[in-house]
Amino acid sequence: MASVLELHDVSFVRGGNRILDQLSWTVDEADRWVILGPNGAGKSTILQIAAATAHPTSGTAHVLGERVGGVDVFELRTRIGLAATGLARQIPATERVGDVVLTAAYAVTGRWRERYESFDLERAAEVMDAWDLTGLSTRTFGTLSDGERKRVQIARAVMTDPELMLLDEPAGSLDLGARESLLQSLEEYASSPLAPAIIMVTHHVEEIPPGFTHGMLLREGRIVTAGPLEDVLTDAHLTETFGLPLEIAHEGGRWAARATR
Ligand SMILES: Nc1ncnc2c1ncn2[C@@H]1O[C@H](COP(=O)(O)OP(=O)(O)OP(=O)(O)O)[C@@H](O)[C@H]1O
Repeated sequence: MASVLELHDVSFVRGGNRILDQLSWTVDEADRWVILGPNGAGKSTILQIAAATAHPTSGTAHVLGERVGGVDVFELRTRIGLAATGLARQIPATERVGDVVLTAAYAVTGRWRERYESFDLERAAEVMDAWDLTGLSTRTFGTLSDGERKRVQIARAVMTDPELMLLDEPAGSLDLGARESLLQSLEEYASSPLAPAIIMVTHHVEEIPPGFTHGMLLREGRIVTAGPLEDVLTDAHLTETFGLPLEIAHEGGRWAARATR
């Protein structure tokens, strides 16, 4: 099986802080990973390296077979789908939802072409349908709820047909209904054999979609444990990662955690 991401002894230092500390990790093309850990553990920094938007201070990172720092990153980034809150801020509030998704095919925000290929229009319609956005296509991005914006960001990332999909807290700040509905869409997406490798960062085990295969627990820039989800998500591992006694339950494909009394 081909690996889409390979980190070898990766450290990342900023402002004198060792944010990632000698991390080694491999993601294969059929994997669906979730990264969990407390605030400040370094989760988003790992995604930035996987997205080739940050380079390790030491160690090596290969993404889709290319060494980060050693290739034309613009070409590499076109092969990676990234849905993160920071990127949503770059989307003009006045842009129509249909255009936000469509323009991903050209890696721009703000519609700038008068004519698109019919292939792109068809693909955009298909993606909007899969992510329940068809009814919102003429609305402007600025008028959407948080849940709708998250869907648009993911649809935009899916539109480019990436070889690696990176999701930074896709269910963060959503209400119960929006979260559950997004998790269903993510479950469906992740279950397709045509879907790319996925790495999702989240704060809550309740936000892990059924069908995700692997997990990494991160604390203070170091991997506590990483591997198949069932091996990783144990009371002892979560307790060590979050620094208080926790217990975890697994039912119907979903996870739930709480502090023990
Ligand atoms: N440029 C920087 N200079 C100094 N420290 C930084 C810099 N960028 C990030 N950090 C620190 O690195 C640590 C890891 O940040 P990161 O955003 O990767 O964590 P995270 O696990 O995603 O956190 P959260 O769950 O809060 O989003 C944090 O303590 C952050 O303050």
